[in-house]
Amino acid sequence: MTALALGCIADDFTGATDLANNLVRAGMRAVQTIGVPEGPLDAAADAVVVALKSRTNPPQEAVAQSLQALRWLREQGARQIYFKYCSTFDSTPQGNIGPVAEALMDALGTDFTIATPAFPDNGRTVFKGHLFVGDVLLSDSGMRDHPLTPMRDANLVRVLQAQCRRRVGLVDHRVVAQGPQAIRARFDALRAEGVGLAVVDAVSNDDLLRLGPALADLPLVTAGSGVAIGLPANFGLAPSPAAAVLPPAGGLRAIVSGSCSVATNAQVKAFVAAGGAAWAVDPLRVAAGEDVAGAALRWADERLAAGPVLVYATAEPGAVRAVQEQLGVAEAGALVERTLAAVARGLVERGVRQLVVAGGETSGACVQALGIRQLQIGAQIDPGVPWCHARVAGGGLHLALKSGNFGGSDFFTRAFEVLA
Ligand SMILES: Nc1ncnc2c1ncn2[C@@H]1O[C@H](COP(=O)(O)OP(=O)(O)OP(=O)(O)O)[C@@H](O)[C@H]1O
Ligand SMILES: O=C(O)[C@@H](O)C(=O)CO
Repeated sequence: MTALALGCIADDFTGATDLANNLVRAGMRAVQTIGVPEGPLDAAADAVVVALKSRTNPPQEAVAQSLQALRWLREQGARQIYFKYCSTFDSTPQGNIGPVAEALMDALGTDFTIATPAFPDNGRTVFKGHLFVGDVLLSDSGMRDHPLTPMRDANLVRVLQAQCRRRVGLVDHRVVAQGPQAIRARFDALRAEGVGLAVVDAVSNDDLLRLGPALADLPLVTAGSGVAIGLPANFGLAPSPAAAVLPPAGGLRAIVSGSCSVATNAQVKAFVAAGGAAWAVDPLRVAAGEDVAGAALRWADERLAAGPVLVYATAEPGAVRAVQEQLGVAEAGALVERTLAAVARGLVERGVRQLVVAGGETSGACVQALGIRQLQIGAQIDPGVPWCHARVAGGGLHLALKSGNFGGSDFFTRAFEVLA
């Protein structure tokens, strides 16, 4: 393997793919690993993204996992480290973004880093330290009522400060607009004031491209996936279709969806409205002991040859609440994830070689059930979602792991057109 430019640690699976996608688009060959590999990587790459499942873990656990990933990335010769979290910052005052960032700073012996979840391509912007989701402040967005990480304050300086020992400061939009030199000067000024982490404003990709060169000398960058678009140039890499080349696609096509986000509900509806073959998983039948995965697979057997089939548990909030009230939130989630993972495995055994999975937790369950350890990242379908390629029993598998909130309403049909 050639020398690794960027070593990345992502706090969830779909977020890791999102980051790798932006790196590939900016010219880096990127590989995503599922967890920390045991040995060296067996593929050529400029960037590796180690996908953890640490987003909602207590700080001590997230720190331990992240440090283990850091050790492995340094053994691979990574020249810069990137800690990726969610573009909606999913991290309450008890969250682990601050503790993980500071533990990585300590391990890398650095006294300064940045923090910005900005991802303008998906409507996440940071202005005066405040995070916007589309047109509204984070605290007025759906994230206000997120079941695990309710975000009630959009002021990221305040949110991050509540998690950090070091002082948190701000590089505001007027400085970013002046370009890399001004940004570097502001870094120096903040450092001199004793600031260890700086939230950086960015409302456009141009802002992120101005920020990129100013980050060249930082051992550690902490951010959403957006900041990645400005980094490959620091390593002499330019956008090139060659970075996104995957083996040719073939085989049967399917979609497994466990996300209940607004975006995924719209995608399921659009697929069904366009005449797509779709099977709804009823969690209560699973809870009653029925072999729902087996029934879904028998249904799919009749239809797979004709085109992509969709097996989904995706439901509107009222229906999800009703199931959760009967089964409990965690039990309902785990039971649906197990069912969809069994369906994904069965579909691949039946010859599916192009598979879309919707939802972060659902993707984690499916990837684990398929025994996938490593993904090569290919072309983008929609912002934040690329096609990937993995080795599975019986050959290669093209896989798209879609974050709940990402993708246009025609995602489930267009994904396969992009691959063709
Ligand atoms: N009908 C349903 N009733 C109850 N729980 C469900 C139902 N359908 C899916 N779930 C559960 O809801 C959770 C959805 O989480 P998941 O991370 O997969 O999607 P998401 O939150 O939309 O995606 P992301 O994390 O990428 O934003 C999973 O645990 C899934 O098993
Ligand atoms: O940054 C994002 O919004 C996504 O990559 C993500 O992390 C979803 O879980």
